[in-house]
Formats: sequence, C-alpha cells, structure tokens
Amino acid sequence: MAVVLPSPPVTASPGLDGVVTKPDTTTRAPRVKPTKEDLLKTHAVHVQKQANSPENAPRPVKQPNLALAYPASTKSIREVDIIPLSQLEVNSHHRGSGLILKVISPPFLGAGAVSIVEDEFGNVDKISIYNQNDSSILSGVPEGCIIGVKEPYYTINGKNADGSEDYMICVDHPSDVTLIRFTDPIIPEPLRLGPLLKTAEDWKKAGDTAFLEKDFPTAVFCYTEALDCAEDEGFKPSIYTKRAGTSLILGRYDSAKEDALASRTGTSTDWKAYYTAGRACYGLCNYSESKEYLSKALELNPTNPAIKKEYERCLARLHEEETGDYDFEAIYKSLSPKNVHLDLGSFTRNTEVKASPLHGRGLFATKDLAPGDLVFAEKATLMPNQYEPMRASAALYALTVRQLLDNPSLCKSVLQLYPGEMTYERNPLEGTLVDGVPVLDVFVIEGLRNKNCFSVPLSTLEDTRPTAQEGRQAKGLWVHASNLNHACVPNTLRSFLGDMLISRATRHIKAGEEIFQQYVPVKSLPDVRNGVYKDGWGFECSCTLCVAELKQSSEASREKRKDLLAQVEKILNKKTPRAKTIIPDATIRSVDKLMKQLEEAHEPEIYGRLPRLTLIYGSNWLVGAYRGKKNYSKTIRHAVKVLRNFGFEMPQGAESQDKVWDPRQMFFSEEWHSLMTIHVVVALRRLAEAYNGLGKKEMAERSVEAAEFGYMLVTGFKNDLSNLDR
Ligand SMILES: C[S@@+](CC[C@H](N)C(=O)[O-])C[C@H]1O[C@@H](n2cnc3c(N)ncnc32)[C@H](O)[C@@H]1O
Repeated sequence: MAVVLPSPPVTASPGLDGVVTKPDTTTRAPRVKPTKEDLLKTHAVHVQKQANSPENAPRPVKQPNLALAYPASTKSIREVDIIPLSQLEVNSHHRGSGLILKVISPPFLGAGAVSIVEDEFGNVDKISIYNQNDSSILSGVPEGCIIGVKEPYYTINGKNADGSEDYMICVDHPSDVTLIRFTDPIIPEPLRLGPLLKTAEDWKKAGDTAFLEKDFPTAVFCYTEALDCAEDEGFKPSIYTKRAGTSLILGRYDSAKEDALASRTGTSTDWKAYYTAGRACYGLCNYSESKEYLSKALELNPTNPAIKKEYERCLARLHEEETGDYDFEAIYKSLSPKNVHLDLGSFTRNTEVKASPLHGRGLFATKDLAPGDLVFAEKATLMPNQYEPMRASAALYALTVRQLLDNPSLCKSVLQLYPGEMTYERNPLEGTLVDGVPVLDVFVIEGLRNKNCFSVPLSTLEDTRPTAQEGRQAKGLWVHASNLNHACVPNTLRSFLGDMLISRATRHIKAGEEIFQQYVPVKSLPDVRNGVYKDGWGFECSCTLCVAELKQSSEASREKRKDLLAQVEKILNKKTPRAKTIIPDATIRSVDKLMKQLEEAHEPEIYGRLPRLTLIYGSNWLVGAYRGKKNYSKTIRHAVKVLRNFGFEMPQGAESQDKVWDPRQMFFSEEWHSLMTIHVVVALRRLAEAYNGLGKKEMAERSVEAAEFGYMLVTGFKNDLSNLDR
C-alpha cells in the first residue's frame, strides 16, 4: 500500500515572484465555478489516464493531518437540512447541513474516490471520498448511485490549468457519507430513478452473480436490497445465509454473526447458522461466544468434521487465554514473512486495568510476579503485514479505519485509547451506528494510532541477530498493552513473535503494583530523553531514575556528565570495536581515564542503586577493546562495570577475576533498579568468554546461564545464545 504524505498544513508559502502569499482560509462563496461540461471533460481525462495505467496498483492512503483536524458528523442524513450545491462556501464545514447527490461520472480511484456529482437543481461539483472500505461499494462510488453527505467540508483543492480555483467536497470521515437506497423517499424527485430491479428474486440473482464474480461488496448490496423488498418471510433465511457467508469472506464479522443468527429457522439445518456465527465470533477473537455457537452447531450436527475442527481450535484459544501456556518455540517456527498473524488467544489475567496516579489508566499486577514470569501475552488487535518503514504507519491507520468500519463491535475498545490532545472535544456518539455505519473520526484514529502503536519486528529473536535487516518494522495496536504507562527503568520488557506481544517481568512485581514498560529505548541524558517523551507523548517521566537525575542531581553535575560523555563519544566516534580491531593503547588509556572521571561524576548518594546510563557506551567499548587484546581480567572488570551501569547489583569485588560470585542472582535483586536490554546479555557472554579464557569454568557456566536467562527476557522465550552470532 503506497503512502500519501499528509498534506502540508495551511501555512504561508512563497508565490512565483518570491513574495510570500498566505493561503486564503476565509469562508466565502467560490469565485468562478466550472460548468458541468468542463468538470466532466477534465474528469474524463483523469479517468482515461487511470484506465491506461497498469491494473491492480495499490490504492494510496491519505493520512490525516492532525493540524487540520475537524470532527466527524454525528447526525443522520435525516436530521440535517438538505442544501443545494450552490450554497456551499469554501473553507467551511457546513454544520447542520447536508447534500443529497447523484454520482454522474465513473470514479477516479486514488487515495480517495473522486467523482462528479449533481444535485436536484442541476448544480454540479467534484467530490473526493476518502477512507472508505474495500468491502463497501462506496470505496468506488459507482456512477448512478445516490449519496448523502453530512455536514460537508468544501475546500479549494488547488488551481486549475487556467489559474482558476479548483473546488472539491472533501469527505475525510467515512461515516460522513452514506449510500442511499434507490427507493428511499429522501431522494428528491428529479434524482429519482425508481428501483433498478423489481423483485427480491431478481436482487438475489444479481447478488449471486456478483458473488460468483467475487464482487463481494456488490453481492452484499444486492442481498440487502433482496431482503428489503422480500414480501415472503420464508424467502429471507436463505438470503441471510448468503449475506452472512459473504460478510464472513469480507471479514465483516459483526454482520456475519447477526445475519447467521437471523437465518435460523428452528429446524435441524440451523447448525449452519450456528457454525457461521461461531466462525464470525472466532474472527472477532471472542472465543467464549464462538464456543457457545459451535457447541450448538455440534449438538445439531455431531459428526460434521468442519464444526469439530473449529470447536477444537476454539478450545485451544480458550486454554491459552486461561493459562498463558504457549509453545513459543513452535510458534516461532511457524512464523514467516507471509504468516505473521498468529492463531493464538491472549493471556491477560495476571493484569488488570485501573486508574493510574501518573495518567489516566494504567496496567496493574493481579498477583505477585517474579523476574522472568509471563506478565501477559497479547495478540495484536490490529497489525498490518507491512514491514516497510515508510509505509507501516499509513498501513496501520488504514487498517484501523477499515476494521472499525467493518466491525463496529471493535470500536469500543479501540476508540477508548488515548489519542493525545485533540483540538476539539470528543463526541460520545463516536463508534455508535448512525445511518448504519459507526461514526468514525479519522483524526482521532490517527491520534490514537500515534500515541499507542508499537513498532514490531517479525520476531525480536531475529531482530537481535547481527544479520537482522535494520528498520524493518511493522506497526500495530495492542489494546491491552496500550494501558501501560512508561518508565525509563520499568518492571517489564516486551518482545514480539509475529503479531504476538510478550511481556515478561524484569524484577519482582507485587500484586497491585503498576506495570511499566519503556516506550522507546532510553537516551542516556535525562533532558534529551524527556524531550522525546514530551514531543512524542506529551509527558515528563517521573520514574526513579528521572527524578534522581532531574530533581536530585544538580545542574552542574548533569552538565559535567554531559560534557564528559561528549568527550568519550568524540574519541570513540560511535564505533564499538570488533574482536579483530586493534585499538591503540593510548586510545584505550584516554577512554579509560575519561570513564573514571565520568564515573566519579555520578553522586554515590543519588546513583547508589540506579543505572548510570552515560557510562554504558564507554564501558561497553572498553569490554570490546580489552576483549580484542585477549586481556581477560580487564574484560571481566569492564563487563562487570557494564552490568553495574545498567543498574544490576554486583557483589563487592566482582570486578576482580578471582572473585567467585553468581551472576545468575543479579536479576533477582529487590532493591536495585536495573534496565534490561540485549547489551546486558552480550556483556554476560563476554564475561563468560573471559572466565573461560582464564580457565574458570564454573564462573563461565554461571555467566552463560545468566546470559540465557537475560536472552529469554529479551526475546520472550528460551533461546540458544548462538542466535547472537548468526
Ligand atoms: C499508551 S497511553 C498509556 C495509557 C494512558 N495512561 C491512558 O490512560 O490511556 C500513552 C499516554 O499515557 C501518558 N503517560 C504514559 N506514561 C506516562 C508517565 N510516565 N507519566 C505521565 N504520563 C504518562 C501520556 O499521556 C501518553 O501519551
């Protein structure tokens, strides 16, 4: 799916003569409007060009520009005052008004469907309808259909070739436009066509033809007409069955379920209705309801293998939801770039959503958890299989709009996510059905996508490999995980397997304690990282580390650390030495010296049990440098420092090669505030290598075991450390 970058905010721009001209944003009547002939002629040229271009090019997405947000209409087309096109004013949203229009051209399909429309008085205009679903025939507004546009936004689309203004009705919110049935009395006399087909049987046949041609949206439309004009009640169940099956193919599970249940006749053939309803509920990840319907289907048709199979699948999902018992290794093996949506239930019962003292809602533990425990595992609510970084956000936005339109029952859980500050008040009617579709505000959807989505590799395990392709991440929404607030030194770590988010405890968590995660990897300087949170999510972090660094440590100390870190970075030029790189001793000595000063710049009374993030880069580098020189004792010394700098408790004397201690214990300290990343695993491996080099087998083995535990935390499940070499 290609991406259309958000249209630029309306700002001043230089004109041809270099003079800055401000776009005209005043509400006013349009200047000169083109004639019907001109509009149709220009439009036909575009449509022709499209017809000549290669078929099946993906539709681009118009991502909403939050700076230009406006609310969706919550009114029915029957509640607004119908106005003629001639009353439209540019740069206006025409609150309280609506249009009834006939589409008089085939559409040009780009990011939106652009068509020419006419009102009952013969006025014509251009319309662009965005964010419609492929499952809806409105995505291609067929010529001849009648549409209602609620509270239309009329805009200047740019300039025509002759320099005149190009006007357009711009429909961003998918629920602002509604398809009007040909027999609806709301259609004014001059636009009326009367019914295209006469009988329910005719419509049913038309539906069947569309179905066979795989034009499923049209099939749904025809079956709907058939149901509407059917006089014989006995005719309806078979149409409901057909429409349910078609909706199931389209992924419109809510309607599939509703139609399936409406198709029941009270006879033994109702197993089909229950089977379809069960599959629809499965599609909505509502496994307990799915089980109910599938049980009923089995009662009526106990030997049917298809029902049995679905039933078994359903039981497996319920077991996962209940126990969190997953075979992660098998799941990992089943993953492929084409198969990222896993058939799994979500395990969330160790956690609950409650009000957080920090902000809005938070996630809290319902039982005591130990380091390594599965806190929760959640299948993505929405995650497109799109790992191209340039396209991932737009794909998630488009999928969210599509899924909510197709399955209004999803609206409640998704629309309650935090969308950040909006420029207007949210309407409580969002997500409720008006004119048969849920009211969707695309700017709210973009806001909540932005504030709640996670970037996700195909699997975290693969992402930890040196050969991993950088930046290939999809974006997804996990509604349960969206309740997590951020802490720089959190108590959980998330990882991914396909669209499954795995959250593991990185320290002891007591029942009732709030659960935190890092939104993004933390920057070492507190003001820099808090700038990221402020810009991205609008908050300042109040975790133990941020409070210590920003409130307790003096500005002078902060500046000193910043300055020393800059000096270290300058020498290292952001390169971690590889095993075979020979580093001049003088460079190592300079880094070592600076690192000592940097270490001393951390006040012991403040950093006693906290990570010292500014030291991590340099200490990691020193591990690499001494490893390259096979200087085992210094490798041990600095690997221990790395672990300490990540906030792990190191016993007295651990920096010495002769100290006997147990690195496996470091994850279980109650008082220390540690930060778990893949670098901790790497440091533990270096420690093991160095102990091995010195012949200290037991220490080496303990270090490997600690690294394996750390790797389990990072990747979500137990894995061989050799993955880190592939
Ligand atoms: C994904 S939501 C987290 C759940 C959120 N508390 C809610 O009520 O929906 C992200 C938003 O939570 C808030 N937030 C997250 N971590 C925070 C923290 N440590 N302190 C204050 N606000 C935080 C910010 O407003 C952020 O934009």
